Amino acid sequence: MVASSEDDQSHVSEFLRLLSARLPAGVTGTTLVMWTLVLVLAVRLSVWVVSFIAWQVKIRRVMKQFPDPGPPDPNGVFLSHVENNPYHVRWLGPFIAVTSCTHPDTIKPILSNKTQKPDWTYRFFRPWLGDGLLLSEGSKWQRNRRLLTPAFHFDILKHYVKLFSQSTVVLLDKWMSCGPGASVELFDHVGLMTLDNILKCSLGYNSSCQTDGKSAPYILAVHDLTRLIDERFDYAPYHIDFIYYLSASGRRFRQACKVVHGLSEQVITERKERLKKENFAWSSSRSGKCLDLVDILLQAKDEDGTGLSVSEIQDEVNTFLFGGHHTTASGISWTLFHLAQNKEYQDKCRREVEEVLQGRTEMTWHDVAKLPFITMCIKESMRCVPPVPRVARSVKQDLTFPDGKSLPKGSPTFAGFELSHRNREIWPNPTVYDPYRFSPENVENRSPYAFLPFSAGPRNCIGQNFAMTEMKVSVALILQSFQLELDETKPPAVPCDRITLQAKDGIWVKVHPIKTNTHN
Ligand code: HEM
Repeated sequence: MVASSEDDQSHVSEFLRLLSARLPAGVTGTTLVMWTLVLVLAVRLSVWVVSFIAWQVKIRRVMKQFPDPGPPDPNGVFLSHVENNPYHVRWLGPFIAVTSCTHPDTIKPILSNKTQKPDWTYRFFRPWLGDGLLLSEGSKWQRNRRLLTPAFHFDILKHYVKLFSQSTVVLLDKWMSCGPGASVELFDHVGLMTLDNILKCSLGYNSSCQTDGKSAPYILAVHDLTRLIDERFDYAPYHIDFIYYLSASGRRFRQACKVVHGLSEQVITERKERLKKENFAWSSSRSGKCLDLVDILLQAKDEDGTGLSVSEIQDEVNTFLFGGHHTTASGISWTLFHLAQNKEYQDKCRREVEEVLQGRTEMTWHDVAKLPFITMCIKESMRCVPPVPRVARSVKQDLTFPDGKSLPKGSPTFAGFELSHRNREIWPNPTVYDPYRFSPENVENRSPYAFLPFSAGPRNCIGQNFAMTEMKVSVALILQSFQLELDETKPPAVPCDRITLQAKDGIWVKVHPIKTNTHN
C-alpha cells in the first residue's frame, strides 16, 4: 500500500514537471491545475445558483396558485381558512414551500401511487424503525407488504379477541385497586395495555408489561423519540446529521433507540429459542395455531430461497411495536375522553355492551360485530382527534387536482387528515362530538376520502382491522365496568402533536366502578 501511494506521488510530480516544461515562462503546472480546478468549481457553482434561482422562480409561480393562510390561529389550525379552501401552502423558511391538502377531492390524488414517502420527513425515523414497512419503498416494500398482509386476515384477528379481553381485564383490575372514583391518567394505562396487546398478538411474546414494570423504559424511550423527532422537524440546524448527533438531543435520541431496539431483540431472540425447543416445523399445521407476524418474518423466503436478514426482521418488529401500540393508545384514550365528556353517549355505549355480553366479561369475535354504537363513537373520536394527524408525500410525477391546479414533480405535500376532518363543507359544526355522523345513512353520501384515520391508497394502514377490533373490545369492556368522569381538578386535555396525537398534560378521568369486579 505504502509503495503504491509513493508511486502515485511520483507520477503526479512527473506529470506536473512535464506540463511546466510545455507552458510559457512564469506559468507552472501547479498554477495551471489550480486555476483549472477553480474554473470548474466556479462553473459548477454558477450552474447550481442558476438552477436554484430557476427552481425558486418556478416554486413561487406554482405556489401562487395555492392560498397562504398566514400564521396559525391560537389553536394551531386554520378552520375558517380550511372551510373555503381545499388546500393551502405554508413556507418553511424563505425557500421551502409545502402544500397541505384538506379536502377529500385534493387528498385523493395525494394518496395515490403518483406520490411517494419523502425522505425529508421520514428519514428522521430511520435510525429507530430502519427500513421496515412504514419507511421502505419500491420492491422491498411491495414484497414485505405482500408477505405480512396475511398476518392481519380476519381468521387470525378473531383469535386475538380473547387476548384483547384479557389485557383489558388487567387494566380494569389495576383501576379497581386504585379505589372508587380514583383519578387516572389514560395514556399511561392505555399505552401499556396496547403494548401488551401488540406484544402478545402480532409478536407472540409472553408479555406481562402492564404489571411487571419492565416495559417502563421502553414506553419512556418511545415518548422521548416522538418528542425528539418532533423537535428535529422544527429546528433546521438539527436536519444536518452531523450537528444533530453532536447535540444533547441527538445523543438522547441514540440512547432511546438503544432502549427500544433492546425490546425488539429480546422478542426475536426469545421466539427463536422457543422455536428451537419446540423443534418447530414451518407449516400452517402448527398444532392448530395460526401464524403471527414473527412466524411469517422468520419463515419468509425470496424466490431464490433466501430468508429475511436479521436486520430486516428487526426493522419490521420495531415498526410494528411502535405502529401497533402508540396509535391505538391514542385512539382508545381520546375515545374514553370524549365519552367521559358526553355522558349520554357513554350510557348508550354501556347499554349496548351490557345487552351483548349479558354479564359475561370476556368478548368473542361475534360480540365485536354487535357494537355499532361503540364503533360510531370510536370513529367520531378519531374524526375529532385523528391519532395520525397527517402524512407527508413527495410528488413522483406532475400531479393535477380536479380543479386543474397542479404540483410539479418533486413537490413536498401533506394529506392533512386533522384539518380535513374539520372541514365545515363536509362536517357541519365540526367541533361538536356527534357519533351520529357515522350512522349508516349519514355515511352513505360521504366521500370515502372524507374520513381517513388509517389513510388510504396503497400505503394505507395494514393494521386497521386489528386496531378497530382492539379499540372496540377495550372500550366496551372498560365501559361495562367503569363510569368515567373528567377530573376537573387536573389540567384540561389538549391534543399535542407527537407524531401521533397525544395529550399535552395527559387525559385525567375519575373511574367509578359500576359493579363488583368479577374478572378474577
Ligand atoms: C388507531 C390505530 C391506528 C391508526 C390511526 C393508524 C394509522 C395509520 C396511518 C395514517 C398510516 C399511514 C402512514 C403513512 O402514510 O406514513 C399507517 C400505516 C401503518 N400502520 Fe397503522 N394505524 C393504527 C394502528 C396500527 C396497528 C395496530 C398496526 C400494527 C399492528 C399498524 C401498523 C402500520 C404499518 C406497518 C403501517 C405502514 C403500512 C405501509 O406503508 O405499508 N397500525 N397507520
